[in-house]
Amino acid sequence: MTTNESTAASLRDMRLCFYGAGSMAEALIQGLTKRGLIAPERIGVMNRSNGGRLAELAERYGVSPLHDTGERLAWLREADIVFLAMKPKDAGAALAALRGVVTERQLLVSVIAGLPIATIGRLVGENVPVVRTMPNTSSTIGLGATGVSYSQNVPAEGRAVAETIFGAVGMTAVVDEPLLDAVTGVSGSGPAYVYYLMEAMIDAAGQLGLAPEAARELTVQTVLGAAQMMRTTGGDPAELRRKVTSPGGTTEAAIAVLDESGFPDAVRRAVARAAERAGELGAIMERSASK
Ligand SMILES: NC(=O)C1=CN([C@@H]2O[C@H](COP(=O)(O)OP(=O)(O)OC[C@H]3O[C@@H](n4cnc5c(N)ncnc54)[C@H](OP(=O)(O)O)[C@@H]3O)[C@@H](O)[C@H]2O)C=CC1
Ligand SMILES: O=C(O)[C@@H]1CCC=N1
Repeated sequence: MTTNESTAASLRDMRLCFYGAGSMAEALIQGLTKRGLIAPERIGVMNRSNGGRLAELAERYGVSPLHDTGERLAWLREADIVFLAMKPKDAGAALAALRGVVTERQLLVSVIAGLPIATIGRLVGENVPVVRTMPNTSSTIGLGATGVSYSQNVPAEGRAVAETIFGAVGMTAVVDEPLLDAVTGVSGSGPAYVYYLMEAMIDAAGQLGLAPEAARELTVQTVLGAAQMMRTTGGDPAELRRKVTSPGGTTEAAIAVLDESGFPDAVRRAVARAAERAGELGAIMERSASK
C-alpha cells in the first residue's frame, strides 16, 4: 500500500465533526461525500441555532445531524478531526467551549479567515494540534484551492490526512502561516471577484441584446475556457491575452477602457485589502482571546 492509499484508508475509518454548518462546511462535506472519501454517517454536523439546517445537510448528504447537547459533546470528544467552520465574530465563544473537550489526540482544522494558530491554542489549549487552512467554495465541485499551515505539534500522519482531505476537493498549497492572509486575498475570496466580473459581463451582454441564457452560457464558457487554457498550455496570462488582442482590433479597444478605468490597480488593491482584512480579523480575535 502506498502512503497515499494508507492515508485514504485511515481517513475512511475516522470520524469528522463539523463545528459550524454553513456554506464552507457544506462545500467540504459535499466534496468529501461525493468523492466517497468517507461514509457520510461518519461526519457529524452541528451549528448554533440547531434548526432545520442540520436536517437539510442530513437529507442532502446523509451526514449525522447533532441536535442533542450530550451527543454534540460526545462527537466533539471522540471525533478524529474537528472542523472549525464558524464566522470570525463567533469563533471566540465557540472555541472557548472546546477547552477541556478536545485533546492532543485529535486534529483541529480551522477554515476561519484570519484566525491565528496561536489564538486557537490560547482558546482551546496549546497541546491540541491545529491545521489552519484557507479553502474556497469551489471545493464543492472538487476544484477548490486551499492554503494550509500547521502548528508545530501536528504529526506527519495528521499532515497527510489534512492534505488528503483538501487534495480530494481541489489543490492545496502548504504555506508559512503569515502567508495565509495573502491566500485569503487571492483564492479564499477570489471566486467572488470572478463572479463579480461574470455578473458585469452577463449584464453587458444583455444590454447588447443577447438573451439571458445565451449571455450566461457565453460568459461561463469564456471564463472556463480561459482558465483551462492557462492550465493546459502553462502559458503566461499576459502572453495568452496578447494572442487574443489584434492590433487596432476589438480587444485592444476593450482593454484600453479597462486600463482607463484602473482595472488592474483595482484588482491589486482589492486582493491586498482582503489580505489586510484577514489580518485585522485575526487581531480582533486575538485581542478578545487574550482578555
Ligand atoms: N464562504 C466562503 O467562501 C469561505 C469561508 N471561509 C471561512 O469559513 C468560515 C465559515 O464561513 P461560512 O461557511 O461562509 O459562514 P456561514 O455563516 O455560512 O456559517 C457559519 C456557521 O457557523 C455556525 N456557528 C456560529 N456560531 C456557532 C457556535 N457557537 N457553535 C456552533 N456553530 C456556530 C452557524 O450556525 P447558525 O447558522 O446556527 O448561527 C453556521 O452554521 C468563516 O470563518 C470564513 O472566514 C473560508 C474560506 C471561504
Ligand atoms: O468573506 C470572507 O470573510 C470569507 C473568507 C474568504 C471568503 N469568504
